[in-house]
Amino acid sequence: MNDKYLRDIILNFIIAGKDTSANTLSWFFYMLCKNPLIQEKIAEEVRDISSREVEDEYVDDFVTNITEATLDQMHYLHAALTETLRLYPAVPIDGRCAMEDDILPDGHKVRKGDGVYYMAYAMGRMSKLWGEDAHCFRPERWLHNGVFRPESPFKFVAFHAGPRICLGKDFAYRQMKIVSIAVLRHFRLKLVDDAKAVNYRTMFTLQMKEGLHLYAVPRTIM
Ligand code: HEM
Repeated sequence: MNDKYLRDIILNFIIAGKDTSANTLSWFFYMLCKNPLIQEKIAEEVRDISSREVEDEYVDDFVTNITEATLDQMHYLHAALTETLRLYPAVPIDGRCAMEDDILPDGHKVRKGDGVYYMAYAMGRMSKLWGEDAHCFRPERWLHNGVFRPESPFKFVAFHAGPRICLGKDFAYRQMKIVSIAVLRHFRLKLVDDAKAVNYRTMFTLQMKEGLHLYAVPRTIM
């Protein structure tokens, strides 16, 4: 390993890991504002689990004391983040170029040089895949007896699938869970203008057009 190799790895992690996780958190907080009961359910899970282990008054101490075991117990939060990625996949379209003539599993022929794309955004909203309520934000669809149950990565494609599946998937969940726990333990989120439509910007990653404008109200004064 030399400095250039190390630089490229670090750059790769920053490019692959920054906007993806940040955008997902924006969509996640947006979904929580649109679904206040779900927001409260997550806040309750955060309170239940964290109060057993960490009772720190200060956000910094609170975050420092979040353990791996705490994160592993947050099944509802994990489900809600996954549900966000189903509806708002950070990489909405992805694809590959065929290196040689090939036949896809469903019989489609591709020729060397052909581009093959899949739309994670559309797939996450297909009733054929997710049922009639595909358009609803429902974290419960990922839970069985309160425990998170993953779907095949070929159905839930937000992290891609196969040998080139996202390398940072577990890291991303950990990072997003820590931020969510810290925010929801201390604040209740509310949109500045509930009637204002939020849309996406067509980019390589699924950015929120004009950003997310919300109030973070301290839970102690509610
Ligand atoms: C919500 C967060 C994330 C999502 C939705 C996501 C999604 C994806 C997707 C769809 C790919 C496949 C891209 C392609 O090959 O065409 C990918 C690859 C990759 N991701 Fe992520 N990612 C996330 C966070 C992260 C983080 C935090 C890191 C690193 C710290 C990371 C590192 C990587 C790397 C290194 C690859 C390339 C893997 C390979 O080609 O073998 N990702 N990610």
